[in-house]
Amino acid sequence: MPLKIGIVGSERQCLLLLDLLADQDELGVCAALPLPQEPLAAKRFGAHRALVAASWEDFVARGPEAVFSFLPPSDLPPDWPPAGVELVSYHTTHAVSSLLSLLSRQLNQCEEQRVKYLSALNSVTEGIQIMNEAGIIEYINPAFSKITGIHPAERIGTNVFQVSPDGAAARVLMSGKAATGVRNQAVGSCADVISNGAPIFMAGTLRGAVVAFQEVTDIIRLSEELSTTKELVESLSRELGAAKYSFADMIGANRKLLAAINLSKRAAKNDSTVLITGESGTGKEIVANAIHHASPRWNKPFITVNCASIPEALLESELFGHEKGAFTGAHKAKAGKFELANGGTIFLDEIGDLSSNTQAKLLRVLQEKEVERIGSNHRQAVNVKILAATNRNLQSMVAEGLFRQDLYYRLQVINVTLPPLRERKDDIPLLVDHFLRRICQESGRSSLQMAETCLELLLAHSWPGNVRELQNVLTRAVTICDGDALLPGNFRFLSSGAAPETVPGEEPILPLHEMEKAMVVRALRKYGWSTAGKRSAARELGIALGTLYYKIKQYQLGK
Ligand SMILES: Nc1ncnc2c1ncn2[C@@H]1O[C@H](COP(=O)(O)OP(=O)(O)OP(=O)(O)O)[C@@H](O)[C@H]1O
Repeated sequence: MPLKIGIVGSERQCLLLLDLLADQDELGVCAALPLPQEPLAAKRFGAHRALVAASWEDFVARGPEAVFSFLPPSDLPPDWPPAGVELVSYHTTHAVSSLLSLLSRQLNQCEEQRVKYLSALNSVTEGIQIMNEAGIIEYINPAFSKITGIHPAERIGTNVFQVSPDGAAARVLMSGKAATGVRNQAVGSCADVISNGAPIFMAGTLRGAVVAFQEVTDIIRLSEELSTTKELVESLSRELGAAKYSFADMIGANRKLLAAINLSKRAAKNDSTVLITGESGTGKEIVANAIHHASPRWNKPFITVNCASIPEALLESELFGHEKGAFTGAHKAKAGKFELANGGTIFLDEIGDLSSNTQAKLLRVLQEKEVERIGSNHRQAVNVKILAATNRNLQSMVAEGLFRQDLYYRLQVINVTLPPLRERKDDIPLLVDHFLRRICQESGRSSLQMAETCLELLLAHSWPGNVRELQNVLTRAVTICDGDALLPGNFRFLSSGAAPETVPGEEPILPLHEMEKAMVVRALRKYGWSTAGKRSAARELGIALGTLYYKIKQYQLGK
């Protein structure tokens, strides 16, 4: 790019210098201001006529970077030279040499900067390529060749629209806008990469693009390793960890609830088996945790097994363990949950979902206090306190022949029954207060008041989903609320009788990040959490895989 020169002087001086500079490639005259101004004089500039500025303002507007002035400083406007414009000299004899020395100073500075930028680009681990506005690749850094295996000689001079038509560079050049998280494979390379590209503008004109990328396999591998490790840590801490809740977490002062809590506290003091019953969402899991927490076994394992979520074929091995080679796929011996819980407590949630075969095996463990791994003929004594929970009516299941009577009697040595919320509505104000404080704290908003009329609405509702439903309703209302107090309007979905998730007709407006999170969850549910699943999910969401990994992390999503 030649240096843009402006000339100010008499008509003759301007013409002289214009002719002198005509064949200087490094200096391009962008404006000449002949003074004094004579409108007709401009005609005499012939081929240079377009360069003649009509006024000082017009002269400055043409953007000279250096001004060669023949006028004494006293003849220049008071605010001259304007910021960023270099004023050169007014002695004709020194004109060209002054300009050339200015130019060489600038070239030296440019060269110094070029060397600095180049060494930075050469040392980064991201692949980088720079191309001009037509897509011709002008530079690639060593990391580019390392990742793609493409030598600079094969790449420089080629056109990005041909070698990588779907890549970030092509998008940037076509749109003139930055492109982030673009995933593709460069032609001639099997490297799968995620790129970010940015346009290069000079004086408002698109002059090219720069793209930086990383290899996807690295990012995915790291992210998958991380999520596997996280899952492992979570499952180990679930298996070996302490109870999550204590009785202090059980909010309520209702008479029936307090009776259930007192019975649970007594049951915690000895080793008897406890059956916890109650509708879904009444707090059975809290009570099971709290019993272990208050028991002499509190510092021993608390193992939870959800009997409904483990496929029947796996449940027996999950509960009792197996020896190596006991069945196809049993490559290693594995301890069962009873063995893992030895000395502590096992919590069999959703026990009403056990098959009759597993019921029989469980009964034997309860009777004999021994377990036998599948494929072994060795019995091992276990010392485990057993807690079981269900929202099904075990008594009528027994009557229908769906649940073994002998197992039922063994389980319900102590039967703690949690009342449904509709039978303890007097606890609603306490629960509301507790959940509102927690929801506001977790969502980082200042505490919210609730209008008295809202409480009336909540008391009138029948709460088929119990405390869990109340918690969800409050979360939803807080999300919708944009003032500093909850109003009846924030609970409109409740009076419609619809579940909080589905309000037909008028869908409440959700904050965008909530909407986005919901879509990401839906896509992952649809396609699954495998790498291929995530790839399809990302495709349907219209985002790059890398962006999907970022969203999963951002919203702390897990399987
Ligand atoms: N009394 C309570 N105080 C505070 N929170 C409660 C109470 N009862 C239930 N909850 C909350 O309600 C939700 C559901 O509770 P929990 O999982 O213990 O119910 P559950 O009876 O085990 O349900 P399910 O039968 O569906 O497994 C949890 O978030 C829990 O923290």
